[in-house]
Order: sequence, then C-alpha cells, then structure tokens
Amino acid sequence: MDIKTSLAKELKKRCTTLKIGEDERFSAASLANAFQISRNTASQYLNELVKKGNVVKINSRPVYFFHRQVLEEKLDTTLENSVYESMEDLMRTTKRDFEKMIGYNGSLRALISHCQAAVTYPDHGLPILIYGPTGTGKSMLAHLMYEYGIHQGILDKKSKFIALNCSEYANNPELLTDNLFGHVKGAYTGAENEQAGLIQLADQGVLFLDEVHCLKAECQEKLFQFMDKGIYHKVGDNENWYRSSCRLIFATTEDPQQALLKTMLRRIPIVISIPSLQQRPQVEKIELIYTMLMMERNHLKQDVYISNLAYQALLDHEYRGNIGELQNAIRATVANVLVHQGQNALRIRLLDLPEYLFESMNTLQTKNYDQEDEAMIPITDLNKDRKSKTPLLQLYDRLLETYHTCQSEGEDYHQIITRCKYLIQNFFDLLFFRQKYRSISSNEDYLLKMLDKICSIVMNRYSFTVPNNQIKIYSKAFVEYSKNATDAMLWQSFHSQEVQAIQSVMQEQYARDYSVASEIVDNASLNLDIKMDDFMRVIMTLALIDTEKEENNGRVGLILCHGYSTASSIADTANHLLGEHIFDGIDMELKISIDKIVQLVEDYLKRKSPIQELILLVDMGSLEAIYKKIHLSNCNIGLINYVSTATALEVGHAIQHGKVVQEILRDVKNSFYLSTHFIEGVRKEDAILTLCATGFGVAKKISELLKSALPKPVAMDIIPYDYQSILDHGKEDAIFSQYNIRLIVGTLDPCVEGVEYLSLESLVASDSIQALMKHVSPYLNAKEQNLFEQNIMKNFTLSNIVNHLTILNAEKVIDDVEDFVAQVERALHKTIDATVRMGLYVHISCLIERLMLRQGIENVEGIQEFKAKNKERMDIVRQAFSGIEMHYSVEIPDPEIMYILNYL
Ligand SMILES: Nc1ncnc2c1ncn2[C@@H]1O[C@H](COP(=O)(O)OP(=O)(O)OP(=O)(O)O)[C@@H](O)[C@H]1O
Repeated sequence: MDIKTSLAKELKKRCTTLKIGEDERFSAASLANAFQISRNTASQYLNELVKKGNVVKINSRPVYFFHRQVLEEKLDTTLENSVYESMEDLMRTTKRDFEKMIGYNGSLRALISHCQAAVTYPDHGLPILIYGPTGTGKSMLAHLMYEYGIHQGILDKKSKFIALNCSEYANNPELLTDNLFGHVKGAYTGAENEQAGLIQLADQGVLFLDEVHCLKAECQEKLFQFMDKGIYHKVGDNENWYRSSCRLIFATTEDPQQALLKTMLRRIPIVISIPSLQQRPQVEKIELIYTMLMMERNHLKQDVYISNLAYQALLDHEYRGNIGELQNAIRATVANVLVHQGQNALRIRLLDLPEYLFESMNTLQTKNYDQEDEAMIPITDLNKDRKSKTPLLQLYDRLLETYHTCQSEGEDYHQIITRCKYLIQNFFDLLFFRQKYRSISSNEDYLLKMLDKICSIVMNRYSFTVPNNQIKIYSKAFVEYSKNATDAMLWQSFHSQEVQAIQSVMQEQYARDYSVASEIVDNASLNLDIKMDDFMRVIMTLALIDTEKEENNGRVGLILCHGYSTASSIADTANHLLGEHIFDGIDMELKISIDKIVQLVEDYLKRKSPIQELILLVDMGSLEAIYKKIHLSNCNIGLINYVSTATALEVGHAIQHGKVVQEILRDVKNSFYLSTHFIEGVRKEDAILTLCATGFGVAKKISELLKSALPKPVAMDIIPYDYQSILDHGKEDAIFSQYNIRLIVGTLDPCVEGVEYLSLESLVASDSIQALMKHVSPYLNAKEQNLFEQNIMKNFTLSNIVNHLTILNAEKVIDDVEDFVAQVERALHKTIDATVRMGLYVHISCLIERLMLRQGIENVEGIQEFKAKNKERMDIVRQAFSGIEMHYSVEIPDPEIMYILNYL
C-alpha cells in the first residue's frame, strides 16, 4: 500500500473516534509522525487527497485534515466544500434546520419553540401564522419548519414544501382559487384537463401561503372547510370531496387582526410575531453581518477585509427592509468592490457601501473620519467582536458575579456596594475615555441637556445633589444603553430572578437612592423613547449611593460655586488628591438668589443627616450673608470664603485628621488670610416617640422593646410619651422643642404634620420595618443594622407583643380576638385585612388588660353623636365582644367600641 493510501486509511481510523474539539491527531505533523515521514511530505499527500475530495481540510492554525466520508456520517450531513476556514466555519455549514437561523438561541428562541410545536402537533400539525415586517425571515422560518419536520421524521423525505405568494394573485382571485384547489376537466372554458391544486401537490408536506393578507375574503372562506376537516372541492366539482393532509403556514406583513377575517384567525391557533432587525440584539446583528460576509468570501474564494468605519456604518444603519435589505446591502457592496478592484483580496471601504447607507450616516462622522477609521479588519476578526460582549453587558455580568460571590462569602451590604460601585466607576471611566467604543450618535448633546433638566427636577424633589460632571457621565451611560437595549433586555430576561432579588435589596436598603434613580431612569427612558431595564435602575442606584456618609466623625465638606461645574470639579480634584470622598460640590446657576442657596444647604443638611459639623466653602464674598440665614441647622457650620483647590485640600486634610470646625477655620484663616464664620448648631437630640392611645404603660413597653432591639446605645432617644398631649398640642408640644422627633411609633396615629408615623401593627406585620430602619440606620454600621432588623422581627412578633404588653396568656387572647374578628367580619360583610387584624390583636389584648385593671376609657368627646349615628354597627361590635366579656369578666365601654369602629 502506498503512503498516500495509508495516510487516508489512518485518517479514516482516527476519524471514527473523533470528538469535535479534539483536533491534534488530525494535524499534518501528527500524521507525519505516525508514518515517520516529514511534515511537508504528509502535507503534500493530504492536500492531494483534499483535491480529490476524499479529505476535508480546515485552514486553521495548525491545519487539520478529516476523512470526508466519516466526518459526513458523524455530522449527519453532506459537506459542500473540501476546504473550510475554521472548525466554526465547518460547523456552521452543518447546522440543521432552525440552527441555521441566527438568533435561534437568542431572540428567536421562544418563537422557534412555537414553530416546533406547530410541526409536531399530532396528527397533521397546526396551522401557524408568521407576522412581521418584510425581510425578517418569515419565508426562511417557514422552510425551516419543513426541514425540521423531515429531520424529526414527522414529514416524509419525499414530501414537498410549496410556497405561494398570494400578492401575485391580488387581482385575480379566481386564478388563485384554481391554483390552490385545482380543477376538474371542463370546469370553465379552457379547462381541458383535470388539474391538481397546490393543496394536493403539498399533500403530506407543507403549503406556505405568503402575504396571506392579499387573500380575498371568499378565498379565505374556501379554506375553512379544508382547515377544519382536511377536505375541499376542486373548482368545477361541488359534489366530490378531495382530501389532503398538507400543513399550512401563513405569513403576513400586515396586522393580522386587521388583515384577516376573524373567522380565519380563529382557525389559526398559533400566531407568532417575528422581530425587526432593529429589535434584535447587537450580537445577532454582528453575527448576521459576519455570516453574510463569510458567505461572500466562500463564494468568491477571496479574502475579504472591511474598514472600521464601513463596518460601523453597516452595523449602525437602520434597515427598513430588515435582514433581507442588509443582505442586499452587503451583496451590492461586494459587487461594487469587485468592479473596481479585482485583486486577490476584497477591501471594503466606506465609499463602497450603497449610497443610501452612506447618506444615513451623520455628517460629522463622514467628514471627520481619519486613517485609523479606515484601518482594514479581516472579516474573520469580526467574529471576535461577536464573541466579546459590549462593555455594558460585561458590567452586567460582573455586577451579578460580585453579588453572588459576596453573598456566598457572607459579606455585608456595605462591602458588596463598595465593590459594585468600583465596577460601575470603571465602566463610567471607560465611557469617558474610550476610543474604540466612542459614540457616533449625535443625540448626546440633546440627552445631556435633557438629563440636566430631569436631574434638577428630581434633585429638587428629593433634596438631592448630583454634580454636573456626574450627569455628563450618566448621559453617556444612557446613550450606551440605548445602543445595547435589546441585548440588555435579553440579558435581563435570562437573569430576571436575580435582578429582582438585587432590586428589592436596593429598594429596602437604599429606598431614597432607589427612588431618585428610578425617577431619573424613568424620565430618561421616556425622553429617549427606549424602555430601560430594571438592572439599569440598580446601576443608577448604586451610582448614587453615598458610601462615605458615616466617615470622618460626621464632619463633611460642601463646596458651593457659581457656574456649570466649578464646585464639582474642585470637589472631585480634592477628593481625588485626598484619596477619599470628603467634599460634595453643588454647582449653582449664576443668578441664583441667596434664599435659594440657603434652601440648597438646608436640604443638603437634611439629606446628610445626622452630621455633626459642616464646613461650607463658597466662591464669593457676597455669599457670606448666607450664614445669617441658615436657621434649621442642628450642627455646627464653618463658612470659608473664596474657595480654591488649595483651601479645599487644606480643609480636607484637617477633616481627615479629626480636627473640629473651629480649629479648621483658625488654620485656614492663618494660612490663607480668608474670612471665615462659625455658626454654632442648636443641638437637639434626635428621638423616636412611642405612644399609645389608651395608656402610657403600653407606650413604655413599646419603647422598651425598641430599645432592647438596638445592638448598642445610640445618640437617639426612644421616648414613651402621652398620646393625648400630642393630640392636643401637635408640634407645639414641649417635647418638640427639646428633641428633634424623627418618628412616632404607636397604636393610633396622632397625625402630627411633618412627622412620620409608624403603627405598631404594621411593625408586627413586618411590612414597615424600613420606615424604622431609615431613622436608626445612620447610627449603626451595616452589621449592626442587620442585627437590629433581626431583633425587631423577633421582638415584634404577635405573641411576643401580646406577652409583653399584657399579663394575659397570649395564645388564649389571640384565639379570643380571632373569634371576635370572625364575628365582626361576618356581621359587617367585610374582610379585615392582615395589618388591621394585627392592630386589633394588639389593641384588644391591651384593652382587656386595661379593663381588668379598671383603666378603661369611660368617656370621650362626641360619643353621644357617634352612638346615635352608628347604633347598628355598635351593636354588632358589642355582640362580637360578648365572648371576651364573659371570659374575662369585663364590660367593654362605649368609647372603646367607638374606637374600634373608627379603627375599622
Ligand atoms: N435569522 C436569520 N438568520 C440568517 N439569515 C436570515 C435570518 N432571517 C432572515 N434571513 C435571511 O434574510 C433574507 C430575507 O429573509 P426572508 O425572505 O425569509 O424574509 P421575509 O420576512 O419572508 O421577507 P418578505 O416579507 O419580504 O417576504 C433571506 O435571505 C434569509 O435567508
């Protein structure tokens, strides 16, 4: 046996145990080794076998050779070529049915599974309608359904796929009917022979009716009988029934609800809508361009290069005719190049693109392109672009990864947030400085202005400050998002549960930042006309969270300057040089009034609260007046005039070294000869009030339960207080001049304007813990916050509350109240919701105890009128109480019943 035959035999042997991806055994070197010949000689023989068609060659590095027959058997296909550029190139040509459709694993996944169902459904499949704009792949999909049927053994290999474009018969419905159903001899003049219709010809196979909206109503009706029972009449024969079991696939570019008879639509159980090219993910667009250029390359047997800019133009153009138009554009381009180049390799430049593509690019882009833009990329490299994700999606992946790792390693939120913020900052930096992914859309300017407006509205509403340079970065991020919107949506659909989990963490832990972020994202998406996904909200929230809040002993620096970004730039530079975030900057319009500035500072203080000391650096002497107007402050404020980066640095260092405001002012005065002012804060301690409408004892117990949940003493008091006094005096009550009351927790809302109320029952129902956390968390680090939250959940369980608040047996009381509630619900025909029910448990158990201790309310104002108006309802509640009255030997006074009715 000669060497060449032996090589072929050896290759065949190796191929029988081939696993795709395991290629070394198929290189010339490995085969040469087996026969002790030189690699060159082996290559020469193998190439001769390739020419003869017995061996397939993969032009990768190193080159691989496979035995054609074995390979074809393994791949269950017939290979068209003997030479392929890469294994991937080979695999692409061997793709089966739906796999040939780009996006089969992505944006078309759900739709393809419907197609599979339509083919598979016993006995003869289900009619299906494909709806979508021109060129989106409707015909391709129809044909692949047929191929799928064959591969799955559902359709016979000999069965046919017949396509009919109904629009060609729009003016001749008779001819269309004739074509579809066939005719008998003599059916009309000229019908000399019996003729089979397409329904008959496609029997056992597929009949594809494209542009079905052109099917006249009579013709649609004629199809009903066939769709219902599989039988039809031929033209000219209304007596005999003919039978066919062809499957029907319809396609239309028009809205099916408008274009087809309702009775027709009812007979098509599966309707799928195929997305336009614009709605496809960027990766799929890249893959389409890559595949089409590769097809041209294989067809012309020439290497193809494309310039950076031409590639971007192909990628960015909005193809109204979708994939079909993209394909035409690529073919026209290649034809253009062929005409005036005719060399070995095709080089596609921007000017080779069809004119209409060129025109749709923005002028700036076309005028200013440089050498680098015209750098030629071998099209095989486009594949790399396809595989590498865009920076936005990389950020998505990394954030998710970080979240998972931090969770599995048990890190607290603070650490997770810090890490995520770092990733986001890197992404922002990339957007700012990148060359490769630079934006070529001109809407950035517009977006920046729009975002500026949105941010100022949102900032006002939430007393939030976002520095102007940060707004610039957000606008870049939104532009980036708009380019990747489809990919991002797809990514999110794969990770929806995780995104939801992260989103709820954000919502709970950083409610305020989350609300601000949501408003910015919602407004931006409204104005950009793209739907932004929830993960973008998460990213924006993370970007806004201020992780530095609790550092530097509650001492912060704020820079206020006129001008677009003066303050934020000084703050940025100083923070950068100081290595930590010490300063915030508020950029102010030139004509801003002193009152407005004071408002800004006060809002800032509220937002940052609790802070001990604020060093305010301003840019003009005229601003000195503001210190006289700041009233609200309960922290010390130092004001320094004529801020510069140097003063900011000096102040920053001092803050880092723990100096107090007065010391800092003295230093600055000495080194810079600047005028300074000191405003001593009216220090009011923060406090939470606990109240109970029916007795101080319960208020005291609530306060004890709250205090005992704190993992450490904090600079905020929790004070049990008299409900009636607050009700009578509101904010004028003495307690308000003594304390900065941040929250009231109790059994009945005293409605004090501007002070948040948290009901005991909602705390028990665990649905309002965040309202409490918001006020307590500034005093606790992340771990302590977690502990506090856990303690609250433990302390405020229903039985614990009842146990704590009363001396009664909790289980028993809860049972009794349950009976009471059930009776009231029945008699009043209403369902009492869980939170109100919880409130009743708490209230009634306290009530029983009070009555047993003879502390019930005997009289309240307005009871007589109430009784007169609500006699029936009062009777119902009294009746429902009868069991409790008997059990505990108490009598429920009318004011208590009135309270309960009001509560309900
Ligand atoms: N997902 C896809 N992957 C690869 N090629 C595709 C894809 N979708 C469409 N094509 C190609 O795009 C071209 C247009 O597709 P097709 O003719 O199926 O679209 P259509 O929706 O039927 O158009 P029309 O409504 O104009 O008849 C075809 O050459 C097809 O092979």
